[in-house]
Amino acid sequence: MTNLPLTARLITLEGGEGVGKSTNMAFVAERLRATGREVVVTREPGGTPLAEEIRGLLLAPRDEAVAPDAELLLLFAARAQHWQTLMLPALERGAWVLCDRFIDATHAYQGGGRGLPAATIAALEQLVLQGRLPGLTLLLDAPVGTGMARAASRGAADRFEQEQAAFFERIRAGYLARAAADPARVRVIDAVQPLAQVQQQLSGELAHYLSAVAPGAEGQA
Ligand SMILES: Nc1ncnc2c1ncn2[C@@H]1O[C@H](COP(=O)(O)OP(=O)(O)OP(=O)(O)O)[C@@H](O)[C@H]1O
Ligand SMILES: Cc1cn([C@H]2C[C@H](O)[C@@H](COP(=O)(O)O)O2)c(=O)[nH]c1=O
Repeated sequence: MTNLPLTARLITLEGGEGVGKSTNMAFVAERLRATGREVVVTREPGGTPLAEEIRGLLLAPRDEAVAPDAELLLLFAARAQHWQTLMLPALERGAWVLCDRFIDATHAYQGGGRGLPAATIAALEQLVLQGRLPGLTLLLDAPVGTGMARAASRGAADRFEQEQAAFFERIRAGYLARAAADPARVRVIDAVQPLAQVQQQLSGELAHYLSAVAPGAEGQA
């Protein structure tokens, strides 16, 4: 296991608004911990005090229109801090990192949703992450209406949640395009299913991944 590439121990949960990422983070973390691994649970934007401050700036509804490039740079500023001070040190000491949203969210939201050029995102991705990708990305997928209805039950909408349905349709298409381009890494989970079935599918994907990257050490995941 010590010979694993650094980001083989990085697992991300992705998906549109309200698909169940937060609900399933604890479940996936528990499955990983049950195999005896150290697991660091974190999120983007955020994960460190500075990055959480930037998250606050990004999510706060405001009268001033936010330029898509400003949004993108704030996201990558938060990511640089998160990556260099929390994620990379954890991966380097051998911990597993489970992150609620990461680089695929930027391609889906700022690329698909905002229409920013893929080359712009790729340049920042190279600068901040040196092209590193998670070993496994669990993409919770549901029709936009399903996710928005679930998210609405939680209360006040943040700046992203205030967008129109067409924005979220582009995000969903962006995520599914990422999965189609890299199906071994980005595993699509049908998030419309009842929670028990979603979690059964998550367990299966996790066990399959662990048996592939660390044969014999997959434990009960
Ligand atoms: N499979 C499911 N079936 C029914 N309801 C669900 C399911 N998964 C999650 N929920 C409910 O949907 C709501 C949104 O879930 P959650 O907050 O986990 O989504 P999220 O993807 O983290 O949302 P966001 O991206 O907006 O933060 C919660 O009330 C949760 O209990
Ligand atoms: C990492 C990342 C996030 N976003 C957006 C997506 C969500 O609307 C918010 C985060 O809030 P949540 O509670 O996790 O849903 O930020 C984004 O637009 N681009 C990104 O790279």
